[in-house]
Amino acid sequence: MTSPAALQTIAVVGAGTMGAGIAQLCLQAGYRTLLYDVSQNMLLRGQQGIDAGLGKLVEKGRMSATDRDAALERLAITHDLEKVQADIVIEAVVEKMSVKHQLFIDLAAINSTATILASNTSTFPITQLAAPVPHPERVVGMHFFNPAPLMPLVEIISGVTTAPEVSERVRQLAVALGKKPVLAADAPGFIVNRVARHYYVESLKALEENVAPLETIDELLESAGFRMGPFKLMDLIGVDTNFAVTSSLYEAFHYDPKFRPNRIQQQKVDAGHHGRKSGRGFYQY
Ligand SMILES: NC(=O)c1ccc[n+]([C@@H]2O[C@H](COP(=O)([O-])OP(=O)(O)OC[C@H]3O[C@@H](n4cnc5c(N)ncnc54)[C@H](O)[C@@H]3O)[C@@H](O)[C@H]2O)c1
Repeated sequence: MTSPAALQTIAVVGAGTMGAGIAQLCLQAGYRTLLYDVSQNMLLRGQQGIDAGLGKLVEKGRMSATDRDAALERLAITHDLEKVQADIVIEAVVEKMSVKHQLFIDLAAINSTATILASNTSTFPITQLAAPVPHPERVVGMHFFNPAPLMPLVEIISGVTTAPEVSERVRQLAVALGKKPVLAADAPGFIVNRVARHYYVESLKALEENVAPLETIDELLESAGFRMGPFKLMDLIGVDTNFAVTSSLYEAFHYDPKFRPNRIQQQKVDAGHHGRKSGRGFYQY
């Protein structure tokens, strides 16, 4: 392994809600960043999102136009997985274990054994994720929060096989990105998603039982001090992603009913009402 200072190139795999935000953050911090997605459309949307995100910083006077242009010059996008070679790959694709496994196996074949493979998974134990990957000691959890350029916390998760120097390098990278890293145990959902799950699950149950309309539930929780009500937050996260996370935790906790996914949310996913990213979720955008 090279020293942390030698971490120079970052590849972000998955250009959706999280991948585009993470790539923006890396660019802002001065890293050469390669963004990859299987979908050409998502790749272009991701690039536009980064452009818009940096543009907002310029508008607000938080970044100069020159620095924005330099950041955009450090960005490369690709639709060709063979080109995804970097010192660290941060994976932010759909929350499906089989997809993440295949991707890491493919990335391991393309990259050197020193390349760190970090996952932004919300729920999957890193030990399970690393198991079929050649050189599993370089697989680590690096869990950002949405929106990635703004939220300060990053959970760093070591699996049983993760080398301590790998998690340390990732912790140092999080600091270099201006984040507050927190080391979390390799348990399903780590810390935040495990605890926060009930914010969504219980609110959906209240909606299902006609306790109150969703707008009222949101308003009440916001007036109680939460920055966003649960339904607005699910729309921001992605209703599909939030549903996948709940389903994964339900399974991981051996079908404990307190994590049971809700039919109302399932229907939203089936209808393609995935939240802000699709123009409609619990609210219309
Ligand atoms: N949305 C959130 O608030 C949030 C927060 C923290 C972590 N996460 C986690 O981040 C990951 C991504 O979530 P998201 O909300 O950005 O999802 P998203 O649906 O917005 O984007 C997922 C992207 O992955 C791409 N993709 C799918 N399969 C791929 C493959 N094999 N190779 C390359 N790209 C592929 C899709 O085309 C899509 O662009 C998930 O693991 C999720 O649990 C999400």
